[in-house]
Amino acid sequence: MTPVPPAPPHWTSAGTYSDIRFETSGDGIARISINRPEKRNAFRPLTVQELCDAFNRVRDDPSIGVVLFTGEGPAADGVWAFCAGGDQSVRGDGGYLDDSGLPRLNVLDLQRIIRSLPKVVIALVAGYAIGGGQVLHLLCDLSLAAENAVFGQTGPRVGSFDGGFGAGYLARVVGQRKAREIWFLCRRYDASQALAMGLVNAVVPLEDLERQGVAWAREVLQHSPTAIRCLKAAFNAETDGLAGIQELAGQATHLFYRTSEGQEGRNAFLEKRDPDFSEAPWLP
Ligand SMILES: CC(C)(COP(=O)(O)OP(=O)(O)OC[C@H]1O[C@@H](n2cnc3c(N)ncnc32)[C@H](O)[C@@H]1OP(=O)(O)O)[C@@H](O)C(=O)NCCC(=O)NCCSC(=O)c1cc(O)c2ccccc2c1O
Repeated sequence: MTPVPPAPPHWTSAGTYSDIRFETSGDGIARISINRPEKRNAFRPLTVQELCDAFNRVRDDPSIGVVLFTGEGPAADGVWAFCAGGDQSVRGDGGYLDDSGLPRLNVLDLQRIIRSLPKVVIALVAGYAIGGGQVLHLLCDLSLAAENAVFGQTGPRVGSFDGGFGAGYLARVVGQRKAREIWFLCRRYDASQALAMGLVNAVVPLEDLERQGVAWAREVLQHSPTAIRCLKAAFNAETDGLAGIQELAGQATHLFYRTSEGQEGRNAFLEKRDPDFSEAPWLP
C-alpha cells in the first residue's frame, strides 16, 4: 500500500456548478465529485451535463494529468455514496428528463469522455456505487474503495440495463461468470469482494481514501505523459473496437506531427513544392 502523504491537498474551486464540484490541486490533479448526497449522488441530466463539462475542461488543461472522481458525503443521515445511478425521480417514459422535458441517456456521452480522456481517471468509492454509478466507477482507469464501499447492479430490478460498457467491459474486468451474476442476481458486493474479483485496485480506510487517491495520482504524475496516454489508448484499443483503434491511431498521428518527417509534408504543401522525405529512414 502506498504510504499516506503527510498533508492533504489544498483544493481550489475550478468552476461553479449546481450538481457537481470541480477543483484542482495546483500540482497536476483535478478532483471532480457528484454533489447530491441527499440522493445518494444519483445523477440527473444536468449532473451529467456538468460532469461532461468538467471532464472536457480537464482534457483541455495541459497542467492536469490525473482526475480523482468521487461523490460528496456523507449525507445528513451519515450514509456515503459514490453514485446511485440514474435519478429515478426524473426518469420519464423514454429516458431521464431534463429541465425542458427532453428524455436523455446522456451518461453514455460521459462514459465515452472518461474512457477516451488521455489522462488517468481514478475512482474514489466511499459507500454505494450502484447501477449507472457502478458503471461510471468501472469506466475509470483505477479504482480505490473505502472499506464501506458497496457495489452492485439494479437494472433488471428497476427496469433498465446498460448493455454497452456496463455489461461487455464489466465481463472483461471480472470475467463472464461474475458479470452475469452481478447483472442477473442484482446482489450487493462489499469492498473486499470487489477487490477479490478485480473490480477495484485497493481497499483503504474511509478516512484515508482521498489522501491515498492523491498519493496514487502523484505516483502517476512522476511518469511520462506521452507513455501514459498511449498506454491508455492501447488498453482501450483492445476492447473498444474501431473507436478504440481510432484513439490509439490518433496518439500515433499526434506523435508523427512532432517529427521533422511529418512537418516536411506540411511545409512542402504550404511552400507549394514537392515534399522531400529523403532524410527520413525506412527503419526496420
Ligand atoms: C443506493 C441505495 C442502495 C441506498 O439505500 P439507502 O437505504 O441507504 O438509501 P435510500 O434508498 O433511503 O435513499 C436515500 C435517498 O436517496 C434517494 N435515491 C437513492 N438512489 C436514487 C436514485 N437512483 N434515484 C433517485 N433517488 C435516489 C432515495 O429516494 C432517498 O430519497 P428520499 O427523498 O426518498 O428519502 C438505494 O437508494 C438504491 O437502491 N437506489 C437506487 C439505485 C438504482 O436503482 N439506480 C438506478 C439504476 S438504473 C441506472 O442507473 C441507469 C442510468 C442510466 O443513465 C443508464 C443509461 C443507459 C443505460 C442504462 C442506464 C442505467 O441502468
